[in-house]
Amino acid sequence: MIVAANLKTNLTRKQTKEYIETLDDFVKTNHINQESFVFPATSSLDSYDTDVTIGAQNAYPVQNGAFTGEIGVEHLDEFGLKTILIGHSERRHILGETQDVILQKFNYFKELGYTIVYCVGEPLEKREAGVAEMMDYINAQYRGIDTSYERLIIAYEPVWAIGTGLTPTNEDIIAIHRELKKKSPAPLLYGGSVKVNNAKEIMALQNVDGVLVGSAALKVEDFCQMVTFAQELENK
Ligand SMILES: O=C(CO)COP(=O)(O)O
Repeated sequence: MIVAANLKTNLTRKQTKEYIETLDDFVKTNHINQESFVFPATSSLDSYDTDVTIGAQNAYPVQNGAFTGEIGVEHLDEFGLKTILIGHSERRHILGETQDVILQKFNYFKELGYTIVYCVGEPLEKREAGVAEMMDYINAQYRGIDTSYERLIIAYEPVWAIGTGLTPTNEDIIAIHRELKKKSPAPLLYGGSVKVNNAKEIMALQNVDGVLVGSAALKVEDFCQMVTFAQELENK
């Protein structure tokens, strides 16, 4: 089971350091052997001494160069980072990343052997348009992606469930995960309004290999609780 925290544009470097130390301590003390990931804001990246996997929320597919506001591989290498989030809906929809840009990033970081957490998911109007249209939309987000890449993790995050407190029904999560599992053998996470009170139930669903958590991960105690759920399910 994989439990991942996307901290988005939250937590300063100081707060992130405390967060990771607390989580690391928790994982060690409780002998957690499930994988946990933390994706801090770019300016909160650092060389953290931890068993938790730290990843970048974004980077430009270059070593370095003239790309104002971006960071490259050189900046990730400085902290020994080898994990990256690609295709998150906020980057697709707010920052305007097209599938071509996303694919360029995917191929670049794949070539470098990064663990890639690749996000897909439909906006509300596509879900409401029916299964066929919704699947066409999601299929387009797989365009060009090497779905057999060994360090690939996929996260299904319906856009309308992110930060809204809404989630698909368990039946809907099972149905879409079943479809997405046909497209790739990679671990498949669910993301979108995962909270302490629904995380265990969601992680227990068929073909759900873990969760990618935004707002509810900001409190480290809550995230630790979700890590505990993952361990409990694995021990069952
Ligand atoms: O976007 C997400 C994780 O990447 C989910 O965000 P929320 O958990 O805040 O809905």
